[in-house]
Amino acid sequence: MEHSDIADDLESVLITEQEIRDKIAELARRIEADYAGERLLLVGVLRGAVMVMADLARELSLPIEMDWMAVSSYGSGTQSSGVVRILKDLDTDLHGRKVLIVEDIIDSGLTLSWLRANLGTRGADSVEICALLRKPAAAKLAVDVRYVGFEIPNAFVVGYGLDYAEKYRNYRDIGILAPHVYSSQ
Ligand SMILES: O=P(O)(O)OC[C@H]1O[C@H](OP(=O)(O)OP(=O)(O)O)[C@H](O)[C@@H]1O
Ligand SMILES: Nc1nc2[nH]cnc2c(=O)[nH]1
Ligand SMILES: [Mg+2]
Repeated sequence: MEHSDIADDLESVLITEQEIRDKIAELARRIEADYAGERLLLVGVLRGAVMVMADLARELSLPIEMDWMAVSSYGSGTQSSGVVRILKDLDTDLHGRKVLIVEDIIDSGLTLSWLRANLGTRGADSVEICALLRKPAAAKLAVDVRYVGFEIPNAFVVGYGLDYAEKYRNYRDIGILAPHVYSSQ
């Protein structure tokens, strides 16, 4: 698929590739300052966080390790089902580790509050969260998110890892999906 085809399915671009790059660099400087001298474990949440994880990891000048979890709370729709399932667990023992969960987006906050609680029982030294995007509903939650890239409005966004029915993850900007895409499904 050509990029122009993806762009036809967007109502508008919300965050450009360049803005994402600048924000990841800004987050990386904060993380480097906070974890200087530490052996950080980045935990990426498949599949949405793949792009953030790849770019953040390469931007960090710290010695990091990477592991992955796959959890699912959405299926192929745009509404949270309210049920979080582990589809793939970590391979790393968390005892004594400084863990940073890396996410693309916090919407209801359900995925991350569940994940933070789950990882919190595994003996880690600390479990913090870095999310590129956060929607208003989650900003009100008690989940303490140390690193947030952008506060965004309550719209369904795609691109830079974020999908709609598995499409648009490879779009370089982050955009709001056009209504005709939903109605044609
Ligand atoms: O704050 P919440 O309301 O829980 O929503 C956020 C989660 O939803 C999306 O993942 P999804 O479960 O759709 O799977 P994916 O990462 O494979 O796209 C997104 O990547 C976050 O992980
Ligand atoms: N692609 C995508 N996935 C989500 N999961 C929760 N919110 C969103 C969103 O706005 N876009
Ligand atoms: Mg996800």
